[in-house]
Amino acid sequence: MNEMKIAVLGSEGVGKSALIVRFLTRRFIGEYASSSECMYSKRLSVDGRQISLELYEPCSQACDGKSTLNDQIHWADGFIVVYDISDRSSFLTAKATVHLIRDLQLGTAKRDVESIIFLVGNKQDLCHMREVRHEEGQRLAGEFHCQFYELSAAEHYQEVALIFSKMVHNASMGSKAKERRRRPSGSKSMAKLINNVFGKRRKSV
Ligand SMILES: Nc1nc2c(ncn2[C@@H]2O[C@H](COP(=O)(O)OP(=O)(O)OP(=O)(O)O)[C@@H](O)[C@H]2O)c(=O)[nH]1
Repeated sequence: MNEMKIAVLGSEGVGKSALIVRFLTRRFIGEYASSSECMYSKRLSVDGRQISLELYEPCSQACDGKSTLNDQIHWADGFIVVYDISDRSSFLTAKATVHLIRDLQLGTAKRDVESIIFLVGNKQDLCHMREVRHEEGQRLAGEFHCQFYELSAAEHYQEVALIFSKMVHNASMGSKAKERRRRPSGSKSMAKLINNVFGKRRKSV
C-alpha cells in the first residue's frame, strides 16, 4: 500500500473543510468548526494501485501545536492552495503561500523535485460577488508552475473529486522513491470525520 500526503492550505473561511468533506463524503455540509488542525484519511485505488491518502488541514486560527509551512513542506507530497474568488485578501494569502512553498522548498532535501501545487479558486457560485478574475488565478498558477482550477465546493462534486484524484495521481508519480517523512499530527478516521463535521460550531457564509 502506498501512502500519499496532501496538505490543503488557504486563509480562514475559503472552504478548505468544505472541499475535503465534499471529496470524502460527496456531501456539501455548510458549517464547520475551525479551532483545530485536522487530519483525514481515506483508502482509494488510483491507476490500479491501492493508496492510503492522508489529508491535512492546518488550523487557520492560532492553536496549540500548529505546524509550520516548513513542516508541511517536509511532510506533504502535494499542496492544494485554496482561495475564495469573492475575497481578494484570500487570493493574496494564496499567492504568498504558493510563493513561500516554492521558496522554502529550495532549502529542503526536496529541492530537486518541484512540489506539486494545485491553486483552487473556490466559491465559483458567488461569481456575482467576484473579486478575483479567473485570469488572475491562471496567471498566478502559471507563474509558480501550479495547476489552476475554479469551482464551487457547494455545487460541484465531480470537479472536486477530479482535483483530488489528479493530485493523488500526480503526487504518486513524483513520490515513488521518496523517503518517509514525519507527519504533523494524528490521523482521523472517517467516523471521527463525520463526528467532527456534525459536532462543529456554526459559522455563517
Ligand atoms: N457559497 C459558497 N460557500 C461555501 C463554499 N465552500 C464553502 N463555503 C462556505 O464558506 C464557509 C467556510 O467554509 P469552511 O469549509 O469552513 O472554510 P475553511 O477554509 O475550512 O475555514 P477555516 O477552517 O476557518 O479555515 C462555510 O460557511 C461554508 O459553508 C462554496 O463553494 N460556495
